[in-house]
Amino acid sequence: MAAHFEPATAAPARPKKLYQQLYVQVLVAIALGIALGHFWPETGASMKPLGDAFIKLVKMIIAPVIFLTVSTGIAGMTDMQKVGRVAGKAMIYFLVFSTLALIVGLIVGNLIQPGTGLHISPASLDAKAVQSYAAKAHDSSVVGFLQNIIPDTIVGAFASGDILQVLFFSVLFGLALSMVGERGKPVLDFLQALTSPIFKLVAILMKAAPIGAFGAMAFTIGRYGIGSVANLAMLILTFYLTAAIFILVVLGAVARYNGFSIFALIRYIKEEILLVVGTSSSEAALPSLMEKMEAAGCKRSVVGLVIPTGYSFNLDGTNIYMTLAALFIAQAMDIHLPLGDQVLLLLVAMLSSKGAAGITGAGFITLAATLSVVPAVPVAGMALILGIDRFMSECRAVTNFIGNAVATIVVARWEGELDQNRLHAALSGAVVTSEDGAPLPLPAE
Ligand SMILES: O=C(O)C[C@H](O)C(=O)O
Repeated sequence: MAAHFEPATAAPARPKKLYQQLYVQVLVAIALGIALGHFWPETGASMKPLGDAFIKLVKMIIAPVIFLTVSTGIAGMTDMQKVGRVAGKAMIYFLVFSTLALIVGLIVGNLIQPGTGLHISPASLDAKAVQSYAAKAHDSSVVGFLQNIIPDTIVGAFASGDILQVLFFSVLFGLALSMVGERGKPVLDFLQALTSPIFKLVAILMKAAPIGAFGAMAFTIGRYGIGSVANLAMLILTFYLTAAIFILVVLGAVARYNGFSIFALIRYIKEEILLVVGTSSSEAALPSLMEKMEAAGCKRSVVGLVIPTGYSFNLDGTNIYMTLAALFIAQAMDIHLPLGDQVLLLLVAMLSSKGAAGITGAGFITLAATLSVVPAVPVAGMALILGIDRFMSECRAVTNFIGNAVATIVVARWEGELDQNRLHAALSGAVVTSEDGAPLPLPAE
């Protein structure tokens, strides 16, 4: 499958009508889901299986996509030290920006004080409601997290679909494949050939995205109601605004510095962003993001290393949320948090956020993990924000998602593995296609 790309001036092949565009379909599906959930809450809530089924479809394909992308990407590299360099640079980027996100949450929480004046007494909180989250949180120690990256068995990694476990095996396999040289060529050819149908499958599955987004949205509104938003509007508003500013100003500046526009990037991945909004899960668009980043000129080896690790280590939305929500709980319960406690919160969150995931509600569990180590803010206070978590989850997921798209381009450029022409062609809407006209990534270089 020889890929080619058409210059920005070329007329797009087979232009789609508006209603045929996936992002329009997802947008309409989200609007219908909100309407159904609002006017017929019970019927809306019963749509949950549609959202769940779509997420399962995507999860089904995540492990093969990561394995094929990473193993063929690494096996095709001639400079093996590059693997370590890409991983190292990605980790530096993740550390800087996820810490920045935590600090932004702290600053905004102190400036706006969204919880001040609520005067919630601990006795009025239903501590039991958050017990199960706190229990899950206790399981996630740092050592346990690191050890869990090594799968018990290869099959187990694929069976559980654990992103880091699959990534771990894929990196090792890719390295081994490149070390055996010519003898490994038939395997490499086979894996490269397998990439086409797997990405084709991703494209087919994405056609069901409107159904998934509709079901998940109808459930969210039907179960939690738009009314539940009103009580905690200040926190929701503050979080959404902060996340928007983080994306447009902080990530926007990073993008600009690296020669592309954040708006153009957002336009390029708009279908995926809407899907993430609809399903409240950044993982729902992970395979598609990998495909699009490669089509936008980031080398496969970089895409394969940065995106899966970013889904565990670079969760900007989750990080902003954690410090902001912790401050909100303290303020609402009239607990004064001196600077020392806030610094402790930051340090603990820096570690605990690394175990978060791209599935809905993951940020809430991570917050429980953080607060269970920071004595000043009671975990029971999370009962206050449990009811609106689904709405926070959407914003966490979108911010995480865009953060990882930016990270991939930046690390690729940093490592000299970015085709700038291709990036600009893709971001300006020119078609990057395979010969059959389908939008597909370039084959492994
Ligand atoms: O999907 C994500 O990236 C985050 C998740 O939705 C969450 O609720 O924390």
